[in-house]
Order: sequence, then C-alpha cells, then structure tokens
Amino acid sequence: MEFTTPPPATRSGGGEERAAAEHNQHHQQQHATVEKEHMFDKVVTPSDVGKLNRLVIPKQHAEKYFSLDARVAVAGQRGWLATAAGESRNFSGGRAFSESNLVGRGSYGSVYRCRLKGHGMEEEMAVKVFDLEMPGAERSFLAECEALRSIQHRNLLPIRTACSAVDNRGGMFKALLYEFMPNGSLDTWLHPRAAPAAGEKAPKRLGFSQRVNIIVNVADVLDYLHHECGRPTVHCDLKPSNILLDDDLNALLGDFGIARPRLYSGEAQVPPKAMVGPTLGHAVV
Ligand SMILES: Nc1ncnc2c1ncn2[C@@H]1O[C@H](COP(=O)(O)OP(=O)(O)OP(=O)(O)O)[C@@H](O)[C@H]1O
Repeated sequence: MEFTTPPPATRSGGGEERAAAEHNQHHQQQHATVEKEHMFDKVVTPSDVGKLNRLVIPKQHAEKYFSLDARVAVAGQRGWLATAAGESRNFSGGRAFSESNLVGRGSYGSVYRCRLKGHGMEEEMAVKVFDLEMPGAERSFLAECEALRSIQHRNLLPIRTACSAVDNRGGMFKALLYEFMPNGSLDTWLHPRAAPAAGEKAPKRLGFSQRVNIIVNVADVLDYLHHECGRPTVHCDLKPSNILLDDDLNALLGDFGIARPRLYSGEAQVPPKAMVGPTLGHAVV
C-alpha cells in the first residue's frame, strides 16, 4: 500500500546550502526517531487489533497493520488510516478525519470519534492524531506510549493501539486509539459551553454522590500511579478535560503526553523544561 504526502512547501530566501543543511538535519531527526521506536519492538500482534487491550505497532509493522485494516472504517470510509497517513501534513481538513467527527483539539493534535471494524467486531474509538509540526508533539506521543505500556488500572483510559508510520516521502503519521468515552470529559460537565438551543435538553448536572465517586476514582488511580505500579509515574497534567467519564460516570484518567517516571519519594516533581508546559489550571500530580 502506498502512502502519499503533499510535497514540502517551497522555501523562500533560504539558499541551497541552508536547504541542504535542513534536509540533513531532517534525516538525522528521522534516524533518531527510528531508533527511539525500537523501544516498541516487544509489543506487537497487529492481527489481533480488534481484541488486544494494549498494543503498540513498531514502524516496520505499520504498513502491514494498515493493509490488514483496510477493513477499518470511519464514518463509512474504508481504509481510513491509510488516508490519514496520506494527510499526515495536512490532516485538518481530511475526509476521513473530518470536522463532523472531531471531538476536540489539544496542544499536540486532534481527537476524532470513529468506529473500528474488523474480526467480526465493531468498536467506537477516540483517535488522537498528533500534529507533528507542533514542537513537543513527537515527544508527547512517545511519553504516552512509554507511560501506558506498563500501567493498568480500572480508572485509566483504556488505550487500544498506537500507530506510527512513515509514508513513501518520509512524512510521519502518529496516532493513539482509545476507547471512546460517551459521556465526554469532566470539563464538559462542570463547564457546559453553551446554553442549549431550542428543543435541546439542558446539560445534565452531576449529583453529589457522582462527584464523590469521581473524586475517589481519581484519587485511586493517582495513588496507583505514584505508589503501586511497577514504574511509579507522575501524570503532570491533571485537569477536568483529561478526566473522561464512562457510561456509568466512572472517571478514567487520560492524556499521559507529559507524564514522567516518579523520581524518588520526597522530591518535588517538575514538568520537563523543554516541553510545552502543562495547561493553566492543571495539577502537577
Ligand atoms: N477517549 C476519549 N473519549 C472521548 N473524548 C475524548 C477521549 N480522549 C480525549 N477526549 C477529548 O478530546 C479532547 C482533546 O483531548 P486532548 O487530550 O488532545 O487535549 P486536552 O486534554 O483537551 O488539551 P491538552 O492537550 O492541551 O492537555 C478533550 O476534550 C478530551 O476530553
């Protein structure tokens, strides 16, 4: 299967030397990326994509994965991942990842609602497509893969798979697929954006016991991350939009894009300097 990416935009006023230097730098960065991606080598069985709970696809298997999942459909379109890979530098208006499927945008990419079909199963997913032109997006993708590969808890947003592919012009496509949470994020419950239009129901409100349950869920998963998992982790970006609510309004913590291993007890945890900092109003826990 061939992936195509629009050619890079023509530079103005750069000169050939500068272009060559940038070209070299780009290749070195890609080489470094390929090396980093070897860390995913242990966790791969693309043929079970519909069943597996935690699956990371290394780059060398990505094409196999995409071919295999030509059956995958988003909003009735077949082969959506291949399409998305082709649009990796211009995914804002892609047909497969259209505005009508857009759930929301974050600092490093956009989340789309989709249906994953295959192996006689159909599942609703949230696909986070990384905007790799954003500084820190690549690092965020890797941080999330690294954090999620070794942790498991009932109050963590379940990740289904990670996709990392290079198209035939060297353009990168990276996405994470999570279970879709029909009740959205805690943010939308606490701060409904607009007054309901005529005929629409008023936004639902959380009751006292539901709020207590959410607090307990979040405390529970943070305790697990800090003290009980094999690789103690600090989330670093705790905020309502990263707390998703399932059918029963249980809270599931997501977005490990700036999570870090916990250093040692007693040390203050600070987010990495080189990254885009956590959002205003977040908690570094
Ligand atoms: N599995 C999911 N099911 C439903 N909605 C989701 C899911 N994952 C993320 N979202 C929603 O998609 C939107 C974008 O999420 P994303 O994690 O990219 O950014 P963010 O947390 O809003 O912001 P930032 O990246 O700046 O921290 C958010 O509103 C989030 O609640």
